Amino acid sequence: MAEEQMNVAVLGGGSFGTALASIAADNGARVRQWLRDPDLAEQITREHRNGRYLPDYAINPAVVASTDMAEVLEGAGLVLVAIPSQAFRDVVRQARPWLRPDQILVSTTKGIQEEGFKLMSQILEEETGFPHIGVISGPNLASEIAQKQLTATVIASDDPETRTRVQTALGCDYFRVYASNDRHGVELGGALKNIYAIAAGMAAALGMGENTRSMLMTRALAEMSRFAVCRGANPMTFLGLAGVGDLIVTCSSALSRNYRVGHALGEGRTLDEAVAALGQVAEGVNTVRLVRDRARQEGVYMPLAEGLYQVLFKGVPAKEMARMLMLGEQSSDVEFILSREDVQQAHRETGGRHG
Ligand SMILES: NC(=O)C1=CN([C@@H]2O[C@H](COP(=O)(O)OP(=O)(O)OC[C@H]3O[C@@H](n4cnc5c(N)ncnc54)[C@H](O)[C@@H]3O)[C@@H](O)[C@H]2O)C=CC1
Ligand SMILES: O=C(CO)COP(=O)(O)O
Repeated sequence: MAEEQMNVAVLGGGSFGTALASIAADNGARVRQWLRDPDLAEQITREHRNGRYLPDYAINPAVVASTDMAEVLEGAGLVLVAIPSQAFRDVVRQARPWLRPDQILVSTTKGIQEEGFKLMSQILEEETGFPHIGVISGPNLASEIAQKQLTATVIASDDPETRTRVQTALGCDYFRVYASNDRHGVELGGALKNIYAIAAGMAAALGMGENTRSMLMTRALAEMSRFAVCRGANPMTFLGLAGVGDLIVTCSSALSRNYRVGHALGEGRTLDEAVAALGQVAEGVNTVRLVRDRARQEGVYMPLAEGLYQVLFKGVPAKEMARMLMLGEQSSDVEFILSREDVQQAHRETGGRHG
């Protein structure tokens, strides 16, 4: 088992996949990385550089990249899947003939599949039926990890072996891996915060200040946890790295792709222009549509997601939406302490008295 623990396969040649591959190699693992582009694979293996996604990063020379799935998965004890959500299932299907039930299968992807509103670890489960499945999520801007900035993440799985093997494979003096058994909550945290990162980027471009950003992030946390609880997650997870932690970093940094898309929109670009200028995947654009629809179906109150949806897809000006949100019904600060219904009830009663 000890030997197998040190065989790591990373599927995906983006910046996060590359940074995780290099960390695992720094920790002494034999690392194989799968990607589609043969030239980029060649560059990673020969020059130890990923010129497309992380051009200034010196990748551990032990990382060998390939377009050959069989070669990459051969003997792997840990498989990290770092592929955008829209291609995730396809890639897992390509990998399936070489996956085994004793392997640890971990998604790093912060997105949702439209059909069936599936999270990526559910896709891993559906496609394999295997037992050791987990999710990595947290405040993890890949370009900062590449600079070896001190960073923490979460491995979430209800399987203790998955948690400990990922902690061992990836934990090092600049990358700390915390454990959770709320896989669903951790995964939802990573996907949902992308919505609010777009809103934060937009607010910054419109000249809104720090009070506004704090309000946005805190109210985002309230509606994220409301949605997640409705889907069976533990609200306490949102106090952790994969909840408030990831929300803070993505809503504060122009290194976030979702924030950058929002910023471009706030500067007056169209959604198509903003996405084209980014040249990479900002998962939040799709997530806001899926979450807004699901929240309506399930009766979950998510005014920020609804508002962002109206701005992105219905042409409502962002400033007008912000004004409407500010004038919306007065509500409760922390709903787990004072419910929204109690606040509404009090308004109805005192509103009557004060005319
Ligand atoms: N970049 C970051 O800072 C972080 C990213 N993540 C998450 O990890 C996941 C992976 O992120 P990144 O490594 O940045 O990569 P990315 O999201 O930029 O994806 C690029 C990789 O996916 C491959 N890809 C795209 N479509 C494909 C298809 N149809 N078939 C095969 N491969 C395909 C690309 O060729 C490339 O190798 C994302 O979902 C993201 O949400 C999580 C934390 C940090
Ligand atoms: O999830 C991330 C940081 O934790 C990366 O965010 P972006 O996908 O917006 O770049």
